[in-house]
Amino acid sequence: MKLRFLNDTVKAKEIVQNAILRMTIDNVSQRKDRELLIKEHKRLENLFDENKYFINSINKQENLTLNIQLRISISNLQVDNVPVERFLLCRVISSFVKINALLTLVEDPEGNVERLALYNWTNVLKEDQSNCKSTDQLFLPIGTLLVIKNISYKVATYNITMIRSDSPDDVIVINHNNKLFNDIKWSSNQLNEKIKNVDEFRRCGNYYFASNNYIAAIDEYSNGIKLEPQNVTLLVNRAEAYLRSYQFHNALIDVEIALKYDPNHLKAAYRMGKALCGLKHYKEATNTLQSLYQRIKGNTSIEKTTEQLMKHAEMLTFENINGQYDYLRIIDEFCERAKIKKDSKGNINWMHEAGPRLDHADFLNNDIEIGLVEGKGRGWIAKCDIPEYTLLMVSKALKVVFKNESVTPYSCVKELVTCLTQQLLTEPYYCQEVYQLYDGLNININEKIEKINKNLVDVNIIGNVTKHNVFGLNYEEVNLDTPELTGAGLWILPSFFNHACIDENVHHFFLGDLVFFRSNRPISKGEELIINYRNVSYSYEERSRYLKYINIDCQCRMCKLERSESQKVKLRIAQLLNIFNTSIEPKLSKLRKVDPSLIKELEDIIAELHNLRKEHPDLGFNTIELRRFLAHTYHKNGKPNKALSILKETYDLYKTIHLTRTFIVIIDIISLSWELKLFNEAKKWFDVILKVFTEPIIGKFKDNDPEWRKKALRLTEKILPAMNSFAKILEKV
Ligand SMILES: C[S@@+](CC[C@H](N)C(=O)[O-])C[C@H]1O[C@@H](n2cnc3c(N)ncnc32)[C@H](O)[C@@H]1O
Repeated sequence: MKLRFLNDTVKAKEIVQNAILRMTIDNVSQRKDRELLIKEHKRLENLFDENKYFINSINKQENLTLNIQLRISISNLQVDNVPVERFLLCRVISSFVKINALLTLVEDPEGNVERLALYNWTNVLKEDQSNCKSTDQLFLPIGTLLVIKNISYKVATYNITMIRSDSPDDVIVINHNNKLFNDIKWSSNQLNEKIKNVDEFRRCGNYYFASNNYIAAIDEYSNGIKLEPQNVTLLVNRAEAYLRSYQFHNALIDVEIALKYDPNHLKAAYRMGKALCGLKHYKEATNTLQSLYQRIKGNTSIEKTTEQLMKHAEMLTFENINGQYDYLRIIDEFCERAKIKKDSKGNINWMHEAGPRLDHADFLNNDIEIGLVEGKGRGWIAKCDIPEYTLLMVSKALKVVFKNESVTPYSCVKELVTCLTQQLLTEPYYCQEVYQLYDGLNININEKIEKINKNLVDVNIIGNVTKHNVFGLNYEEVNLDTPELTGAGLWILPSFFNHACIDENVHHFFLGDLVFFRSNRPISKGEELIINYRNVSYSYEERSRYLKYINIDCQCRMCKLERSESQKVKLRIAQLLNIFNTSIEPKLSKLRKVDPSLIKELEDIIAELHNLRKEHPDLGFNTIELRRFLAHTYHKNGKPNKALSILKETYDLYKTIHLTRTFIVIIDIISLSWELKLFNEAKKWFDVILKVFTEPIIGKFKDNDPEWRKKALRLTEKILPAMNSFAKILEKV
């Protein structure tokens, strides 16, 4: 099955395979731990593709001749290098699992162990082929000797290496009575598998934990816990390894069990607090940590860290209940965490392990609720009148992928689907949250509930949920010009905002993996809350191509108008804009003195464009640029006051559209007022733009707040320092 993300087509099975492999150990350079790999591989068996497959062909060359000198060992394989004429002799050591490829583990005579992926071996079994060998029969059983030619050694996903063969012709099954390899000694034959006890599992777990290999650590602790389910130390250790891998629910389960056996276990209570914070159960986290803090007061070794975590949980609870955030601090945290470094190979990595993912709470304003909206499914609705710039919602992403974290820079969405699949595989707890979102699949809700009950991870649903609900990351407000910060993410409650190209009443902005939503004008009771998925700075064609792809036939004022315009009108608009772009604009930008005849030309074009949409004067914002240039032309021809009044008129006409282009008009007004020494005017308009930039972030200033400018400038200092330099100049006049 294939999933399509605009220009990218992705195989669902490849996603599942990558997600599953990421739950296994990454160890490109280390010699792999045979026992651990086998254990991991066993886990894959639960995720075996349920289809029946038949094997195309098995290559058994009875009279095989090979130059034994050309045999290569697993330890000599190099990633992305196909050793010419060499072959690998190996032995199957686990059963095959079919996901995307056929996956198994093999060992070489030296005892090295590696994953093997065989591609193009299978076809889905059709009824009339029931006689063929199928993968659910014992297929290439453990102990089968294989010779593999044209071996490619690949990093399948992240740091997971595997031997890969794309052609069944390159794999030869060696008959056991073939004498060719009689002299080869298999070192694993001498291996005497030692059975570990609980303490050894704990020590191995601690070893892996200390080397940040949390998956391996979890595996070791789990084996110990299987032997001794009441071992509190193992449970609490595993909980920490889960916390480090962001598996908060699994961590919570472990500490709950641990506390049942040992209610006074301090570390278990501390980790419970951490897990509850991660699960967004802020109040419970605070209660847990406050009571722990009371118990350990005076115990200097842990008092400080407990106090810190308790204060953090208290802050999260406060944010969550009151919707009050310290924006300046959060922006600082964001800037700090968004710093990058390059490794020795020039790869870009975050300075902080988690990148710009911020530890702040979600918030939901009680005055909004999800309801049904005609023709759009579910949507957010105002339960009462809501003033302008009210904080409606703050949400931390279930998952975000930044550009430098995806395998190829342009496949953030594919990477997001893989990460989500991995997350749901490790924490099925989140299935319900994800499966409730719109997926465009018309899957019967009962079917979905059944999948959720069985914790069945369905990549088709995940892929389609992502397609319809993904937010592209941009940081327009926080002016950090870092391309690494673009990306894609999935947020749960924000996914219920529907779209309109124009007249959106909700503004949103991102800080790391947090997204903030505020009303951008007063909203009446019962009104739907709307955001832009694509705004009108995109052409109608561009917008509708994307909207159609996610099942939206947009009925906003702009789309309706653009659809209703005749071909003749459309052509004329395009023609006029083209005349401006090709023959007027170049003259205006280059010359210091502008030919006055251009005034007439521009005025005629603006008048005609205006006339073509005269029933909708406020939707003619394709003239903003032309009006700015008209003002510029008047100015260059000695009529600055006329220029100023054109700019102000333009701003008034389009200020509700919230386009960057309208902000630029304000900047034009300020600089022209300044030039004309109309300093009070410049100051007045500076205040307008100061509010335009800051109120969508920190909320509306009270009309009589004497401190408002100071507060606004404190914010612009962080996000747009140029504003503050200009404010200083203005202060002096
Ligand atoms: C992110 S979801 C929004 C919530 C969704 N309505 C639901 O019921 O879960 C996006 C989907 O909502 C629907 N939608 C959003 N805006 C719409 C609009 N303006 N007109 C029609 N459908 C819309 C489309 O089906 C779209 O794929």
